[in-house]
Amino acid sequence: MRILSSSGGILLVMLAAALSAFLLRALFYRTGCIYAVKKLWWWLEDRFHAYQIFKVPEFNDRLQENLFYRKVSAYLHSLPSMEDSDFTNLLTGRKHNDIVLRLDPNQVIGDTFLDARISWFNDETGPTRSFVLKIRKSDKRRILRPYLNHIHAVSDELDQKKRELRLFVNKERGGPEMLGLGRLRGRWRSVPFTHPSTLETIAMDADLKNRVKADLELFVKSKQYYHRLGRAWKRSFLLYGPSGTGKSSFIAAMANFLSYDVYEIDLSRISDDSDLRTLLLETTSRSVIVIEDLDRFLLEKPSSSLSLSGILNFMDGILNSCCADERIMVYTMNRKDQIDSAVLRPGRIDVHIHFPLCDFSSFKTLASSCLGVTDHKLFPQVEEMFQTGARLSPAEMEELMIANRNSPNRALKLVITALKTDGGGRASLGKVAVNHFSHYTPSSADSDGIFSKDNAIKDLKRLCGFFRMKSCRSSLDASEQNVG
Ligand SMILES: Nc1ncnc2c1ncn2[C@@H]1O[C@H](COP(=O)(O)OP(=O)(O)OP(=O)(O)O)[C@@H](O)[C@H]1O
Ligand SMILES: [Mg+2]
Repeated sequence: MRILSSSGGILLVMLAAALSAFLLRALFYRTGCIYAVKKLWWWLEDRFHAYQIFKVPEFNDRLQENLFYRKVSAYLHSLPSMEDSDFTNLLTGRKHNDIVLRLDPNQVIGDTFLDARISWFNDETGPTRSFVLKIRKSDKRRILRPYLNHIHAVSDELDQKKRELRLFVNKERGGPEMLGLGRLRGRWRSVPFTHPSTLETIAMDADLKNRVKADLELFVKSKQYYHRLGRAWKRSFLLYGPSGTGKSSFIAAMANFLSYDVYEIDLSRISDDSDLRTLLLETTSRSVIVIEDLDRFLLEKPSSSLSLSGILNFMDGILNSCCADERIMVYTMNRKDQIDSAVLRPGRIDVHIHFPLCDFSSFKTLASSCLGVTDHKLFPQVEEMFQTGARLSPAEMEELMIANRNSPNRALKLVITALKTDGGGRASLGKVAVNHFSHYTPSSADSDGIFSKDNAIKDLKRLCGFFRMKSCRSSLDASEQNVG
């Protein structure tokens, strides 16, 4: 009896202890006491370590700017710990609605790298400003060099994102733009690239979009992989589908996603093969090189002396070591079935993306972005129209919605009418295209990436094959990064 009552007592005490520990923890977290305790612990820990200090002054002793200071500044201002710090300044950025965080003079900011704690001090007391890096002596040998490389890489990436993108178009070789000063400025003229299209604003199958995104991200990280294979670090995309389905918008979205400049080649302004080669040599790395409507050029064979082999060499990108740097090549076509299989083989085209006419799912995406409507009583009627095979291009659909954006009801009624009239005819066109692609027998070389939503099972199998290859490549890249 006594044993029972004493074990009941112990249980009660344990329960009370657990409850009070829980309450104390909740109290600590709510009041920030836990943070104060952590800070005290770090302070105590700091007393037992020897540190090494590195100073990064803004100017050297000859008053020349120290570029590393700027890199460190960009890096520190991008750290998540800036947002978490006890105190920091909020300032307007370059764009009027941008708010940026700025370090205060003499502010300390923490960072972690390879499990080591690092601190930076924004020293503005002397005649020139400096950042002061403090790391434990025991960590120095292990992390200093990789940490400095890491700062370089992150700040370069931030610079690339901040940079104003440009759209380049080619001038005609003997044309008036090549006279006088124009000649010195080379074969390209450029304007700021401000196309607002992003991968988010493009209506396409979500899964397909994510795969393209992952493919681009993988490409950007694969420098060593391509170099090891001895291949030019480039990736080629073919965007094909009827007019107004978003191919050009998608190119802009890719460029915005990657923060790459766009070089658009107008083949009608190219005089011969060597002219095309010169143009390629004058492009810079980190760019998207675009040839629109390549099918039209290949099928119509215009009078210029640009040959098929000149185009194939251009697509291979092996013309010069200039192309060892990251370049995305994009070609657009309305149809690819009559195109020479040599043009479409992997290496020349790595990824095929089909842009179909609107289906019910992309209609809903457009209705949501253009009309702000995610559901509506007319949706079932629209869906029914799609089920009968009626189709419109996203461009046509979007035009009706934008023109009637103040009245979603009217916009949807007009969409239904258009599907009944134009869309019926388009349906048969669309079907021809789909059937055609499903009957298209690719060469064995065409088995790399074919990103398409409604192709036949054969295409799906090739797609699976591509992604098997891709996952194999990603694991290769991952292991390469671990090694590097
Ligand atoms: N999938 C889509 N998602 C969002 N908007 C689209 C889509 N397709 C077309 N649009 C809209 O339609 C307009 C025309 O599209 P775009 O020029 O990209 O089509 P395209 O396929 O390049 O046509 P073309 O073959 O005639 O050059 C764009 O302004 C864009 O806003
Ligand atoms: Mg286009």
